Amino acid sequence: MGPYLSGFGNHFATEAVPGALPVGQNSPQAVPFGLYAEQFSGTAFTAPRSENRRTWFYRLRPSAQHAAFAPFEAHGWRTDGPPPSPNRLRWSPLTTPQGEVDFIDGMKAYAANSDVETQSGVTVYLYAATASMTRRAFFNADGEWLIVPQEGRLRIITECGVIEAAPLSVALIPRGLKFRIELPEGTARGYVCENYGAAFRLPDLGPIGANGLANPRDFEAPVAAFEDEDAPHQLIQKFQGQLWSTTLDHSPFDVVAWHGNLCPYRYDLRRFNTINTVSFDHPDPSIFTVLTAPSDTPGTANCDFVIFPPRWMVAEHTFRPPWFHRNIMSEFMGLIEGVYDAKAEGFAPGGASLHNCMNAHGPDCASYDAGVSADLKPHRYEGTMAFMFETRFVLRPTAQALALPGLQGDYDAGWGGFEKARLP
Ligand SMILES: O=C(O)Cc1cc(O)ccc1O
Ligand SMILES: [Fe+2]
Repeated sequence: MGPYLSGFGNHFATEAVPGALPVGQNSPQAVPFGLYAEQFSGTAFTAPRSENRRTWFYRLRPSAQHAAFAPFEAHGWRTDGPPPSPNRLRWSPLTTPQGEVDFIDGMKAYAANSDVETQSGVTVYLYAATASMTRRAFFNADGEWLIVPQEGRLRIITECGVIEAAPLSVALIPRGLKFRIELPEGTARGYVCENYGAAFRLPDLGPIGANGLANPRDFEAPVAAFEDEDAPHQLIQKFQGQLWSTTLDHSPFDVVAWHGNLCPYRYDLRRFNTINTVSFDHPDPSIFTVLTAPSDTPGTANCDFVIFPPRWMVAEHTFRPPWFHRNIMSEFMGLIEGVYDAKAEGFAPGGASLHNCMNAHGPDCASYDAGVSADLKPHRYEGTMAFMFETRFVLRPTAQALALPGLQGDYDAGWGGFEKARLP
């Protein structure tokens, strides 16, 4: 697939038909070819320029041309559950569903701290799907999506064009943008972080300097591409926690040209410029932040997306795996491939774990023993990609996630066998 437009947050201009994009103004009296101009805004009109995100679409029909939406039931999207649990939880991977299950039907909400009304918090889903969405489109009025594929490539048809994201890449879909997900490999599995707060962006780099971590040019936006299809299409939206559906008599992917800085991206996690210690101890995992969605409190994210990529371990006289910790931030982790260095067993690719605010966790006994007895020569930690959605708000596991057969009943036992320290 390609080509793509390069650079996070750039102001792009792209047209699928030469001459479709108005020149020098957004809303000419007559748009070329009779296309309809539509502004799509992701921030308040008056947001500071550095925050402001909006795109102008030029499309075959105005989006406004639709009938009323009616409630649409999808059990997997439900976020209700018992009072939040402080317990450490871990799940084995989802199994491939039976029959034809598309991305919408294959979503399962695992944990939420959502307050969609006040535009803060996140919901974390896992998905397992066996079918492409056909004549079905979706948009999320509640938040943006960060999609983390774990198995199976995704072909994401959006109003801005098409992006493909395979495992070890992620896709970022703005709040409100219409999209459809196809599965070129027939099945797919992965994770979604639905962010209700300010949009994900690259973190500040402070003393790291002008380069490093995820570099802006490695984010790829689609070029304009459209469908001219006059056939019924279901359009589903998520609005204030509920799904709603209507039927259009045409494909909603009818944007012939667009310009602006509000668009989807893909990012290849292998391009992450991993930075870590070359002396002793390891920095806090914030050094591995790919994207951050800030809250109103500086430095305290609504959600950080953090990865644990392949890297050289060189720290001297240091316990190299993640240390024990009790943090104010709550942590939802997933594993794309390989083994995570704090968990010798039980944390499988496609699995998930939840460590909530102030609850103790860290290396399991086997990883601890390996860490203290390791020969500290430089060692390349290979073939691994874990990640964390780290959020300032406690994540409530959903009733449906707590009922999954993959919930591991013995997770606490991984920390059960530590010997007491011996004083002289
Ligand atoms: O819990 C985890 O495994 C993630 C993590 C890793 C680390 O090295 C330090 C803190 C932290 O939360
Ligand atoms: Fe942690």
